[in-house]
Amino acid sequence: KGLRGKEHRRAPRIPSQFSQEERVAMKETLKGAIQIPTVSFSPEELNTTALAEFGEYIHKVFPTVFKTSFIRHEAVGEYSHLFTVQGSDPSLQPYMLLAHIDVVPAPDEGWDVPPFSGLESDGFIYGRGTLDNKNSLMAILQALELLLIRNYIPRRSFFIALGHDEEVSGVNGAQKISALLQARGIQLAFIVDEGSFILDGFIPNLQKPFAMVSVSEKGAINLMLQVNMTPGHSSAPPKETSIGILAAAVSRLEQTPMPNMFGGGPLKMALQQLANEFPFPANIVLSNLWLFQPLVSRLMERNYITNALVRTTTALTMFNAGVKVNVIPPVAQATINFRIHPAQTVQEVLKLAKDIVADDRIQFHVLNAFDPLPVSPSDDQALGYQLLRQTIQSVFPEVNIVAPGTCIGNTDSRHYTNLTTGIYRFNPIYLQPQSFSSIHGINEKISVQAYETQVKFIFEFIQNADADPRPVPHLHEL
Ligand SMILES: CCCCCCCC/C=C\CCCCCCCC(=O)N[C@@H](CCCCN)C(=O)O
Ligand SMILES: [Zn+2]
Ligand SMILES: [Zn+2]
Repeated sequence: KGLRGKEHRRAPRIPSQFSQEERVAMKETLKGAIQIPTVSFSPEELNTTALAEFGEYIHKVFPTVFKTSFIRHEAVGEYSHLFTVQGSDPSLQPYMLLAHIDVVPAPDEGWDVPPFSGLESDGFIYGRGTLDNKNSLMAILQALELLLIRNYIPRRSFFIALGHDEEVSGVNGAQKISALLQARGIQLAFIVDEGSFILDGFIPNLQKPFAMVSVSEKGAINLMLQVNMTPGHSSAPPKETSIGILAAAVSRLEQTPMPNMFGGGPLKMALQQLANEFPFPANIVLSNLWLFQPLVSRLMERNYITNALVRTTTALTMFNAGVKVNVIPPVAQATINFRIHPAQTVQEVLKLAKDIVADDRIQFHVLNAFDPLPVSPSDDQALGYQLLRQTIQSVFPEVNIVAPGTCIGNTDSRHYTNLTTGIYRFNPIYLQPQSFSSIHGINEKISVQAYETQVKFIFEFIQNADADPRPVPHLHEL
């Protein structure tokens, strides 16, 4: 399937083998990146000292990338970085690799080692950003550095875009890079960003890990609800206060899940592809979704991660009211973070939320919102998807299934829909539910071996993107 069965005229292939010295250097280089606390606290509060230091750090540790004549480096939005790697064959459409520099905050509490120590223990490197997303960033530059040292000259041009504010919006990083490339008239064959993994143990009864390449991404709404009431003395309270009215409203939202949308979006296709990996009778059930769709959609709701794949989720994330113990507060505010299923829109979710709240005293303020991202192609002709599949098969031969999925979080790639219709979110790393919880949580870590494999993956991916897929004549045509 896909690129298989086609002839590839390649530049001489460089084997993805690294010396012991290179392997030690690459893990130490990752540790150094983790030690720079590039934390985004809010769109207005980034650690700009650390972001500047990070720029100097990548200059220092990847000297060949910065001094190669066919690579142009630009700082964008002050702390983001754009690399333009000029390929030798201008007839090939360029692609782009994305990663981000910033990380979410990590207070020391609960961590086995300090989160910005980059300490190695039992074969793992610990720290904020080891999975999200300095692993990708460093692996991309590391793989390119190693290819350049081996005198590799890419045929297909590509870009590397490293955003500095992904965790808080991407407005000054990814959005500016996107505008810059658009102004230069660039159209990309595809983009690869973070957002999914080789998933291991997320689906009950599915013993074997499978690679999920996210071809879409959920939309989002940050909705602030506000109630204004007359303030007064707490010794003679009114029947209802702003706090009581708002608490009841947000509780109704929490207790009334958005509709189950199983069947819309890429999930159904993925489950059909996975059907034969399940033992009896799940294999029969998943092969006959025309009959068992209601059952499967209910089963998916049982677990909080798979539930996020079948519906728009409603998370109550902020609640503020009151200034003094004996004052009835005039204002109460709550913020709800909705993640929109690919089969719904911002307007549909807002209408549903208003119907659930059903209280005219509550004001709705949409802080920001965007629709789910378009579904990128995953057919045989989809170059980005097929290159990922091909590279997954060579680097992880034990992984039988590569399936399209939806990213439940948001990524910088959503700012690049003007440049391509092929946006793929995939990290070449095994992820178990426990490691999933460590992303934005505690004890985020990556094994040294997993990081080396990620470098190997990019090293091979860049070379695979340079292959020249030309259809070979079928035997009966000879
Ligand atoms: C049938 C298959 C079962 C699938 C199970 C899914 C497992 C989930 C796997 C991976 C999801 C990881 C998502 C990582 C990307 C998240 C990046 C992120 O944190 N983005 C932020 C951006 C915030 C932007 C400011 N508004 C976010 O989404 O909050
Ligand atoms: Zn991330
Ligand atoms: Zn993140």
